[in-house]
Amino acid sequence: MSLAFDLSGCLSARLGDGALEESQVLVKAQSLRPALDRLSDLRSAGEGDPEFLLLPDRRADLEPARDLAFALNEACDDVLILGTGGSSLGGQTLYALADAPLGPAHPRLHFLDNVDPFGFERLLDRLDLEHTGVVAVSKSGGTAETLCQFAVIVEAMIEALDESRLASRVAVITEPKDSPLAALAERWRLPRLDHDLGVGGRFSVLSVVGLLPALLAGLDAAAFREGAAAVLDRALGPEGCELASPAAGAALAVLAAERGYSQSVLMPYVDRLADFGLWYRQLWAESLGKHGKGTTPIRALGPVDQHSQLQLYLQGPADKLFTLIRLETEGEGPRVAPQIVDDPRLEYLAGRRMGDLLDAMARATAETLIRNGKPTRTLVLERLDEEVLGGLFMHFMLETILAAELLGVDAYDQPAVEEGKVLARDYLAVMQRD
Ligand SMILES: O=P(O)(O)OC[C@H]1O[C@H](O)[C@H](O)[C@@H](O)[C@@H]1O
Repeated sequence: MSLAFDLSGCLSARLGDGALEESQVLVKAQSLRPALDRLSDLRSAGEGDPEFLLLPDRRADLEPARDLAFALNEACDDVLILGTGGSSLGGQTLYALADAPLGPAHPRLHFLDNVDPFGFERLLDRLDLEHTGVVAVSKSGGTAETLCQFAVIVEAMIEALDESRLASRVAVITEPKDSPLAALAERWRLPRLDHDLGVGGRFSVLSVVGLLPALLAGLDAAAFREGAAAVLDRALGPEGCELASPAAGAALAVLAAERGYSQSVLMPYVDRLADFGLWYRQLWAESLGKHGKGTTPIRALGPVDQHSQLQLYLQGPADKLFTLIRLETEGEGPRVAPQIVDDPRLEYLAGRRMGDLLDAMARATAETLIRNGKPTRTLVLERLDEEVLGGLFMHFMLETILAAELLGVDAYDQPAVEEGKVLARDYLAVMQRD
């Protein structure tokens, strides 16, 4: 399995003089060879940081996750996944692959990654808590939103079930260290899966953080890792600096940023990749947005956003680098019956499949962007399954850490997010309590 990114739409061969030369991207990508070799040594050694690179070759950690998923599947029609940011976005993206609603074999998953009382209470009112499970996910074990959700749900579950049965419905994923969430789990002896200490939240999708929801949804957890391993093999191997590689993708993003392309638009023409765009947005923003550096990731979806954003993309500021992802959908999907569209103005739709229109739209938008001088790379997927999505995750995580290497920033911390949390606690401290 390899991901054939086509960068030609970002280079002078298609965009004309003044645009990036292929050789510039390749030379920059080649400058990452020492970093790739370092990562390859780490993987062979099977230990060290970044630990997320070791996940594709792991399997043992999936067994306790399988056991937990099995227990919750047996008892629950609905499972709430509490958590935010990196503790939620990966799971949401994986779940998009599941043929939801999944029927009796698998519970419906609800990802609660925000604290709006309106939506939260409305969902709670609809749930049968007797047949509802909860998984609270927090690497730090101290995120206010997740703890607030957890406290409210636990109280409701105790009322509905009885305290002694809490452990049969509620579990946590958090780091194996002392934290408020770990202490709560200890208090009710709740099942607990360890969040890998060396894996950052936004890099945790291939850990139990992402794969427990996948297992709950009946997806093949190992296949995600196999796809990621295949991408890793190629990215760290002799082809690691070729034009379709993560190293070249990182080089392109950094060279483009130096030329004023400060926004990075990811636009899948695949509804099941809509949440992937949100996952990418956190990954790219939080990993690179430091010391005044980094580019702004924008999540778009095609073709729907052609009807809201394309005007800006084509005739607004020339500051965007585009990545369009599509599946081969020609000849697929429901057919437009000619007798329904017998109006001569609709002749172009007669006998067409919905997938034909989607395919034409995706290709036309990419071509239009390139013809208008907008650097656009494309990726065509033959299929979208666990393996391919696993590969996509790994490609973009590698591209991100290699871009951080080129920019000279630390891809793994996010110090700036703490200030607002402290201020929020100050505001809470002076608020009236019930
Ligand atoms: O997993 P947690 O520790 O609860 O953190 C959840 C999220 O919140 C933090 O504020 C960071 O911005 C994210 O990188 C992180 O993924």
